[in-house]
Amino acid sequence: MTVATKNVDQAFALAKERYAELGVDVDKALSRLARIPISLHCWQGDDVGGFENAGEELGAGLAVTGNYPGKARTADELRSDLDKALSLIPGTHRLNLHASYAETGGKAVDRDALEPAHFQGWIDWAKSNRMGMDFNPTYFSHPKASDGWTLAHPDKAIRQFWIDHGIACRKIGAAFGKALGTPCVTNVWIPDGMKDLTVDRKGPRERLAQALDAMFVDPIDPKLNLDAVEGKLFGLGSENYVVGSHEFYLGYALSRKKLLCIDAGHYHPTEVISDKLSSALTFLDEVLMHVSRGVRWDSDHVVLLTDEIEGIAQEIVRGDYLDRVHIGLDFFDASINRVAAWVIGTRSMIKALMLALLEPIDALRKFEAEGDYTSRLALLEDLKSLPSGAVWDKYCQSREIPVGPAWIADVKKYEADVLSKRS
Ligand SMILES: C[C@H](O)[C@H](O)[C@@H](O)C(=O)CO
Ligand SMILES: [Mn+2]
Repeated sequence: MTVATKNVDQAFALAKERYAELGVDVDKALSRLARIPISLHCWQGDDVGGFENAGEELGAGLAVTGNYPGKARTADELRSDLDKALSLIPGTHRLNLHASYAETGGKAVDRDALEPAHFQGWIDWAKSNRMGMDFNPTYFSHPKASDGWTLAHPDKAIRQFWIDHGIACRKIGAAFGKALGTPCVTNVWIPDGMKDLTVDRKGPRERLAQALDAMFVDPIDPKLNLDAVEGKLFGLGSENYVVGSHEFYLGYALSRKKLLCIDAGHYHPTEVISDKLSSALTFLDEVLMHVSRGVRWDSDHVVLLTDEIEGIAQEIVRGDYLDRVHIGLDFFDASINRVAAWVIGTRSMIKALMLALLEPIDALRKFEAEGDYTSRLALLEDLKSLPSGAVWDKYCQSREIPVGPAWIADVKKYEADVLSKRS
């Protein structure tokens, strides 16, 4: 299924002319696209398992469904799978790591005692790939989180343990930033909440605000580490009340000058996050996105080129927010080849950004300013059938990435040669 170079070049030349007729400079769009990093989440590769081997359940209202063979069992396997995925994705990207992926050399190191040295393997790998890294304290799959409560826990000692974990993780994030020369976004997500009718909604939120303040008390150079906080509407087992709700973290991020993490699956099913960016960024300096695809609920399906993914990319580009939005992925599907899941999701996100960069934005803005909503709607609809596929193929070809669906054969070969040998 390889595409002849000549055909890609010819189709691209014609496509460029079509876009130029609308005032779009395709080369400029592609050179901007090449500078947008997407943060690939490590947890797609092993169903959010991590390598602590403590035998803890995932918990925290998170659920990964499917039993496709070949999931990574070690950090080396996960890195090899990431290498394969990255070889099929155009551009230079980032890795988003969870604390539970520490490499402690078989020694039991509890989460409050983690250090940058436990992530040296990841730092070396990222450096050799010229990638930046992002980080997440892990507030689940741990005996001290077995009741689903962490930073807002009623028990002070448990709260302190998780505060200390957060402090350790910020230091690790700063070490990533220093080693890799690009700030690490360290994102805090906690599961704390209640299954059913909740009488005291205030107390846990006050405890959470205090715990976060204690965790963030030491300032860190923003060139090394940026703190983000991620809210949620509900989880399995926290259907009635989530302490860290959207409003809670919006207020927290605004008042403490933190990044707000906006996850596509964390709102009411009819609510879209594309509309939240311009509101949040009117007041906040930067946000982190967790791009996901919820199907009926926060199901974390693999990202596809849906209307909402296009909407998110359009808002980022139209609002000139590319330098203020950190784009991360957050999905986990164990029902398909996990490497393919990364490739499909990341390529879809990049494609959405490409389409947004190819918009004839000046013409669209002019129609809107003149009140000519008919032309605005007509042009937006017509753009859908422009030859963007030819531009995408050329982008992949120019980055020496398989063109079109040719990458699937690569993943199948990796599955036969590597994944299928894992028990
Ligand atoms: C594994 C991640 O921390 C997790 O997906 C979190 O970001 C989230 O979205 C929880 O629903
Ligand atoms: Mn998320």
